[in-house]
Amino acid sequence: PSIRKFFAGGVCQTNIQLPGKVVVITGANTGIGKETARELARRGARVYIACRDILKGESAASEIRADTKNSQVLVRKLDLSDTKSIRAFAEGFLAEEKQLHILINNAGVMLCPQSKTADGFETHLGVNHLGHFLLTYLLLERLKESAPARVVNLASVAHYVGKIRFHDLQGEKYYCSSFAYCQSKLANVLFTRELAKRLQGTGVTTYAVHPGIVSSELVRHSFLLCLLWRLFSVFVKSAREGAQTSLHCALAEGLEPLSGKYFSDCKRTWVSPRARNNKTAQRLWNVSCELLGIQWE
Ligand SMILES: NC(=O)c1ccc[n+]([C@@H]2O[C@H](COP(=O)([O-])OP(=O)(O)OC[C@H]3O[C@@H](n4cnc5c(N)ncnc54)[C@H](O)[C@@H]3O)[C@@H](O)[C@H]2O)c1
Repeated sequence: PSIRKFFAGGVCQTNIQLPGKVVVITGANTGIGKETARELARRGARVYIACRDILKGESAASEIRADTKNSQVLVRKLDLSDTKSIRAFAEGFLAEEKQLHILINNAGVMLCPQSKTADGFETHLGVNHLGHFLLTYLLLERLKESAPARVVNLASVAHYVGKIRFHDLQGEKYYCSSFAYCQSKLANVLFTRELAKRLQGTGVTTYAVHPGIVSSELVRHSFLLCLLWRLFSVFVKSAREGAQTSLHCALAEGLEPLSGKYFSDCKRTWVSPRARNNKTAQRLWNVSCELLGIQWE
């Protein structure tokens, strides 16, 4: 048990309650997102579970409603691999909610076989980075109107080995699923860095998170990782433990001066030199806008 405790990592310490606050979490029907949604619902927020599969979302939502006695856990359709679906989600949300205090860009795919999103983007880049980039862009005015507000982006320790391959961003010349995942997670850290700069003075702050090595469905595409996760289960966090750093970044008081930074085990943590490169962050921002056909100054 003491070894388990050691690897469980930090715990979100704040007791802050969230009545009247509105939260959107992507991919919250399973894993870290579901446990993050459960804790935010327990604290009284209205929580939107934004997910691909409404049935799975409803099953998670009814479990959370029963567990937390909070009836305000709602499910809406969002497929991050299709910009039409992202736009439809944002349109519906903006029509029904006048406020948004916390956006948690949590959904993700890892090590999936080479494939493309509906818009022709490589899947890791399209879902993990571009999908959340567009979603944040579409919801930003509502976040600003609701300030103080926060955007939490689930990145990963995998960003340390990631590289933004501008000459082959979509892996068309050479595809390797690990490179593609690591690139997308580095993109999450760079996006957070650049977004924080652009949000200065708006009351909206943003944070990148490594949740730890967490038992979840993320490794489903890799037999080897499934096996390793099982063999070394003592070192692997539960989804509840994995949700703590997201919760810390969404809730902890006084975090605003650390907007744009990267957190692990509920503490600010150093990022790789590539993740500190402002030129790369700006270039990625411009390329993302170009690919998505948006103007985000
Ligand atoms: N599990 C880990 O060890 C670990 C480590 C580092 C970072 N992370 C990050 O944490 C986040 C959550 O992962 P998890 O471990 O809970 O995995 P998970 O697979 O349990 O959850 C990911 C969620 O994303 C959703 N999703 C996938 N594609 C989607 C799409 N196109 N549209 C909408 N939703 C989509 C899935 O349905 C699922 O609900 C991910 O961003 C992941 O990269 C996880």
